Amino acid sequence: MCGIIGIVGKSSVNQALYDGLTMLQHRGQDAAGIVTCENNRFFLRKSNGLVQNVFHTRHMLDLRGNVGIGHVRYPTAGCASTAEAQPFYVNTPYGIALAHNGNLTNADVLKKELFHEDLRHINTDSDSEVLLNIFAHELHRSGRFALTDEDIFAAVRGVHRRCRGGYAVVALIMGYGIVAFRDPNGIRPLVYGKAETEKGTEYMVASESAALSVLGFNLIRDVAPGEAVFIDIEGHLSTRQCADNPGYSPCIFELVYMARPDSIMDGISVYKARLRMGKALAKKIERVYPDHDIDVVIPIPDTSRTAALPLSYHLNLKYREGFVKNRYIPRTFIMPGQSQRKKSVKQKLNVIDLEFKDKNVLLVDDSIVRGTTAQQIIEMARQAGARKVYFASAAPPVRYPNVYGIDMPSVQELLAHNRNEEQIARKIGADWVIYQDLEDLIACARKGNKNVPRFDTSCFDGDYVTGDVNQRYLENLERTRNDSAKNQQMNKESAEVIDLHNVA
Ligand SMILES: O=P(O)(O)OC[C@H]1O[C@H](OP(=O)(O)OP(=O)(O)O)[C@H](O)[C@@H]1O
Ligand SMILES: NC(=O)CC[C@H](N)C(=O)O
Ligand SMILES: [Mg+2]
Repeated sequence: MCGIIGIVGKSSVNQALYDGLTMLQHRGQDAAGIVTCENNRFFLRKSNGLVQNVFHTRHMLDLRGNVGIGHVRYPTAGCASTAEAQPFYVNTPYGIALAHNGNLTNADVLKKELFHEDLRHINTDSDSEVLLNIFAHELHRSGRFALTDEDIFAAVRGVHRRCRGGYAVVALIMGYGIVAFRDPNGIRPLVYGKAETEKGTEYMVASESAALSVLGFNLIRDVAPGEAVFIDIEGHLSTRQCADNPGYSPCIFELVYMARPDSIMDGISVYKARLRMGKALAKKIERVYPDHDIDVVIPIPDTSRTAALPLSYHLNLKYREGFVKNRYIPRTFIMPGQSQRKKSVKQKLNVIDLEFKDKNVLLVDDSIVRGTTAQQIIEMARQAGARKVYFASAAPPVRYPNVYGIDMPSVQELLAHNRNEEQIARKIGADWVIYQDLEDLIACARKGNKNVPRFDTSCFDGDYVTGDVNQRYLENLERTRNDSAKNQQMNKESAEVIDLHNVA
């Protein structure tokens, strides 16, 4: 998952983009980048690392202008080289910089098409560079020196016709403004808002509404699936539906884990959805284990805390913070390699022994994906003297790869693949394990907005909303993006950035 942001302001936007990216840091920790423009020049700074490490004062001073876009990256395609950090840039037509959250499922085909038919060279393995060049090519079709809003919307229409998968995009077109759009199924999130200043109205687009509110922007609404929003450099906004048959199936994993609880996504409060997940899971525990002997409910920080509290309340059990999180260690699941993920769980979470000693504890997490966290946490709970350790997941078992922007490409790495609950419990060392039912999870999400007809639940049920994901695609993904393939790639990748001048 990545985070994207774009601002058309009335004064310098560098600091606001930086602050907005820190609000989206939980969506991508591997790389960060900002592009601004002023006087027909782009200014770019991007590199690997957290936002606070990528941008120093000298970079900030160089990021000049009232218009800009930004990105935090968590790779789902290509490699982790700085060459694939975003935004990406092409010089023709007009000069375009683009940032993308999501994953294209037909990137390989498009890359060939771009080379053979559109005569465009793609220099990395990133699907986002492909997306940028598709957009650029479609924009080029207008063949006009002076672009109109309609030309921009026509280019987005062209992107929808050619691209498959999940994508929320923000692009800066030199001399014109910012266009932001969302894939025709609305898999990846995107919102926009405005702020009134003494100098006039400023607009902002971002992956999550929390970034807007912190910067003083008021949320206007979500960008609709297939829709594009264009804000010209003067600050005029126009919107257009650019997909022929838009659907509406936002990714349910955003509500489970990815998004901040203080964000509103597709009209759904992430926080309230998680509270409902906790209550629904408590009801399932009552049904399945009416005579349980749980003494205390303990969340696994951070994300599960919102669900664990109503869960304990509903079961009339004590809620205790048995793990203390080191706030300086970032999220584990979105780290690049298994050894790093494994090491980080121990560094990140430490036990308060007295909450475990001689107790039957129910540990609650928002989800179990590879089982890295569960396995180690259960071991720690036992070492701290727990008598029995039960484990509850506020999401159903993750049994299928995600292909739309969350990096879980290898089915073999998923704990629940080919295992039932008993086998999972044995594998992670729990006395029993319980998962949320998928229909309950969907009900928890839908309660927030009845107008969302369907959610992308592919990692739980293998039903891919874009309809183009077949066994061959998944096998190829497994081969190219399992952990050891990624490790090999990391060892040989070069850090060269071949695009416009990057502020060093
Ligand atoms: O089964 P796994 O492969 O370990 O993945 C699932 C775990 O990873 C995430 O936590 P993470 O540490 O990334 O973030 P958090 O602090 O927001 O909970 C998630 O909340 C689970 O705890
Ligand atoms: N997680 C994401 O949204 C990743 C965006 C893009 N596919 C990349 O790998 O850079
Ligand atoms: Mg967690």
